[in-house]
Amino acid sequence: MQIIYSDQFSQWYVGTGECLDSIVAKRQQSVLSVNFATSSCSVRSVQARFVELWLYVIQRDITAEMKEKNPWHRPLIIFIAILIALGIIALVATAVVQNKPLQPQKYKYGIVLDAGSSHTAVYIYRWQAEKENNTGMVQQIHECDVKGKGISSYSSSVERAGLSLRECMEEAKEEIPIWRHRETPVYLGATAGMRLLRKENASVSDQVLSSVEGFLQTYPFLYQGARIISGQEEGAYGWITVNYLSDNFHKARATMGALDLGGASTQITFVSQQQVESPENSIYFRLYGKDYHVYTHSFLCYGKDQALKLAMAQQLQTSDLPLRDPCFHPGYSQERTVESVSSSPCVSGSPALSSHANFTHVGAGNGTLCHSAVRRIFNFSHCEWGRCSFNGVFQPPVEGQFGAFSAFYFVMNFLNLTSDTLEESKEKLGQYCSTPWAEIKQSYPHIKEKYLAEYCFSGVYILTLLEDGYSFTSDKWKDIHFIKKIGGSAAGWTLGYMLNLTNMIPAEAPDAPPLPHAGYVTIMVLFSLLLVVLLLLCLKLFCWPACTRSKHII
Ligand SMILES: Nc1ccn([C@@H]2O[C@H](COP(=O)(O)OP(=O)(O)O)[C@@H](O)[C@H]2O)c(=O)n1
Ligand SMILES: [Ca+2]
Repeated sequence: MQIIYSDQFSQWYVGTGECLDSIVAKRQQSVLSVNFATSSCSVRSVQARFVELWLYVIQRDITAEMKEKNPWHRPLIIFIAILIALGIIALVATAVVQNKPLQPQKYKYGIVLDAGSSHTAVYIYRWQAEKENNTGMVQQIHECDVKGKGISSYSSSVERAGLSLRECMEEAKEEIPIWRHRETPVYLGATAGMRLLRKENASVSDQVLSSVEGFLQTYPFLYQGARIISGQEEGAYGWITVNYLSDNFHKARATMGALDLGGASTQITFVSQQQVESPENSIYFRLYGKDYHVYTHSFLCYGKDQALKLAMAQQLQTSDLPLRDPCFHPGYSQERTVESVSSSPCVSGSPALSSHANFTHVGAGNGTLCHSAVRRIFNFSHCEWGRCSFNGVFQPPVEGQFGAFSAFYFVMNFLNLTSDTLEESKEKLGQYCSTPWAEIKQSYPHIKEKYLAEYCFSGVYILTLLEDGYSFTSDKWKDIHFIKKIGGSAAGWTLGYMLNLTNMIPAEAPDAPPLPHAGYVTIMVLFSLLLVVLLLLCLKLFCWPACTRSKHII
């Protein structure tokens, strides 16, 4: 079929069809008249030809008529089409940006080894890849306690220091998906045990560190170094950990002080309103857009294991043998070498100790006398500052709430003193210390005797350190919270250390989410409405001449 349109005559000449001799279509304004000259067509096929022709004419006619009547018609349609396209892009982009966190979770991992004086622990942390800078997002997913003693005890067979970590590092390989191994950072931080070994023999402490370094490098993880962290760092990172886990930084709430008791050192860290007089005790952080001036001090040799050596050395120098120790249970008796006490770098410089080789350590079980003996390892007599804790160390008065973790928790939890007042704790501890050793052993058959024997001393030491040393008076005692974990993650310096080294706590508050939920919903609804209106408008512009014409034809 051939259709010819003549603008001049407003006529369409349509050639002949299968059964049509001729077709002539004529348009007068919006009325289309068609003449069919047919010889053998059915009514149906004539109708079909008419519709076909009608559609063609309408299509051509609309464009012609629109051009003629409204020269802006075409640009308007293009403009509306662009608007619709932009609207769709805006809707999709808003939805993508807003719903980004709803994408499938992609976890990242980090490993920190806490090489303490008494033992090494391996912590595995996990966080969502997209939420690295949101506080509270990093969680501990695994803890492995390395069998045996701390790495500083391998001074006479340094190569074994690295190998001791094998079991826990194999566990780490199992815990972390293989495809993340290469990008998972591994940090080893050694604390007071290695600080003491470095003091005694720097080259041996270097060899121990090289041994663990060499071993850790045999793993597929991203090795980030093995080093001895300073006492300030240990205190500061412990403080960061407890406040990060409590969400105090993100919510700009008052922070919590941190009390960490190890085997060879102890740390106290808190925000003080008072001026920190000694620069070495002052640290400054800017976290999430807020400034923190923090007081911290680490007492080397005042971890509970070294404090026990200090107390025994003190008693050995001033008492007759056998040593009747009020910090051990009545009936307790143990043969010891003087060397086991005097060899510590914390104790050396006590000439009176060298006169004996061995001694019998006998328990006398008396809380009050134990307190007096423990007090003697602290020096309260000299202070060059406005105020001191002990040993001439500046300390402002304790302020706010405190989290007391590590051995503070282990000991106080064992003694069931975590929720007692100071007075109740002293009373209960006095009773515990005077309980005969045989009875204690019977009550706790599964605890190793070496550890069991020391709880009386450790409890008295903790109370003395907190009350006499740091000046936590009876009314401030309730502000100390003995904690092991916060929300499943251990309280300790390791998490803070990793957060700092991976820059996961920004100095400035991260940008607010792209839109608050209400804003997001409003924008989406408004854009959708606008699109619907534009679509209707567009349809109308495309359709109205045709719609009008069809009315006339029908
Ligand atoms: N379950 C446990 C684990 C450790 N501890 C003690 O907690 C202390 C941990 O000290 P650490 O090995 O971290 O030593 P530092 O290097 O921190 O001084 C040691 O005195 C351990 O004996 C405990 O009393 N109960
Ligand atoms: Ca520790």
